[in-house]
Amino acid sequence: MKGRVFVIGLGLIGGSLALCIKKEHPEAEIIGFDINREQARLAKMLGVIDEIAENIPDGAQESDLIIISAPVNDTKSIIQALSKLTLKPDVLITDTGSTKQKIVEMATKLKERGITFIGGHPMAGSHKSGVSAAKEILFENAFYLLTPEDHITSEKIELLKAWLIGTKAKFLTISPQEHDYLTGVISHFPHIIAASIVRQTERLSGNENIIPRLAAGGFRDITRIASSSPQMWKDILMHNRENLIKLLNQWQEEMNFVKELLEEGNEKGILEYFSQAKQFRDGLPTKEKGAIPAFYDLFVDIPDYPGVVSEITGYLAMEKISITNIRILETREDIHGVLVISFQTDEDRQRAEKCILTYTNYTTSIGY
Ligand SMILES: NC(=O)C1=CN([C@@H]2O[C@H](COP(=O)(O)OP(=O)(O)OC[C@H]3O[C@@H](n4cnc5c(N)ncnc54)[C@H](O)[C@@H]3O)[C@@H](O)[C@H]2O)C=CC1
Ligand SMILES: O=C(O)C(=O)Cc1ccc(O)cc1
Repeated sequence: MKGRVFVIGLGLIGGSLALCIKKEHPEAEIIGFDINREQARLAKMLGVIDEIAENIPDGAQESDLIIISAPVNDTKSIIQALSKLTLKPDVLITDTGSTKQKIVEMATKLKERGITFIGGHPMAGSHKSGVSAAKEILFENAFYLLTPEDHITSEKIELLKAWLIGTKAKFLTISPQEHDYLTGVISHFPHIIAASIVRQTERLSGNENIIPRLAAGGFRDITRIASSSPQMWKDILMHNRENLIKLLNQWQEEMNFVKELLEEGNEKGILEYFSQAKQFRDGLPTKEKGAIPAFYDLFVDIPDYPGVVSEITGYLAMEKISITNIRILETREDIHGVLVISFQTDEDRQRAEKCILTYTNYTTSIGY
């Protein structure tokens, strides 16, 4: 497709979308704006955008597609600013914010001017921020939620999907209300819990300074999302307060239930509690990408001698398989250790397993 695309907010998500659009529509011209001029300069330098706009009016005026990819509170102000400009009459405006109700409400200002706004939320990302973390395959296989209001025609929705087809995401249309409830349950609420576990552990580390060292492995994994941008998550929580307050009340009941089981010494109840959780979790889809991205881990039993890690990464590099993370599990004082290599996709993990089995005698397994 040809046309002028204007991306406002050149961070992880805006940058990744710009890359997807450029790949699929090489003739499109991609203009970018970021209040942080360094980010904009970096985006241009990395080839994520073709040109930098001086300000929002300059970038927006002649654009066919405008993507707002700023924190949700800024997104509201940007919509307000756009509603005061003279734009192309058939311009399509969308956003990528993690919440939708307040943003879509603000977009009535665009509707009043006859401008099409379709709320969007690509449900994939990372705890990293900034354009340097942007990548074209970020949204592959992920859900991409769209929240068009009733007056938006299906032609406009299809046009937006056509622009975004390079994401290789699965589009799903829901209402802004449903959106905020669902993402509250599976994304926003888990963020609060992850942060709370980290805070409690930090507090307790004051008396026991061995705690941070012991927390290096599994603890780090289950609390990874607590390393996300505090600014971004502050805004998300403020936008989804009502749903989150209800979820926190339910969680407190859940914790009271566990506390009672412990107070009663109810072995059967505790077993049942974990069994039920295991059954539900084991049944979750493994091939789909959820809101909190999974990492595809491969476990490799390695002998404990110098150079073994570079040997393995060397084979993977030879086969052009990219890895997202690598670490050694601290095991017993054994002659063997376990190397955990994380990949972006299940396909990469399968290729890596084949590669390691071809070049080495090490045993591999896939974690759950
Ligand atoms: N990080 C993630 O994993 C995901 C984030 N989102 C949502 O996408 C949006 C963008 O998030 P990220 O790209 O992760 O954040 P980011 O922090 O990587 O990038 C946001 C960019 O917006 C810029 N910005 C802030 N206010 C601005 C304004 N008024 N005008 C122009 N630029 C402005 C910032 O300088 C920054 O470069 C947020 O609304 C977030 O909730 C959606 C899905 C996943
Ligand atoms: O880093 C993580 O694990 C995330 O939780 C990514 C994420 C962040 C915000 C979203 O709205 C959707 C996905």
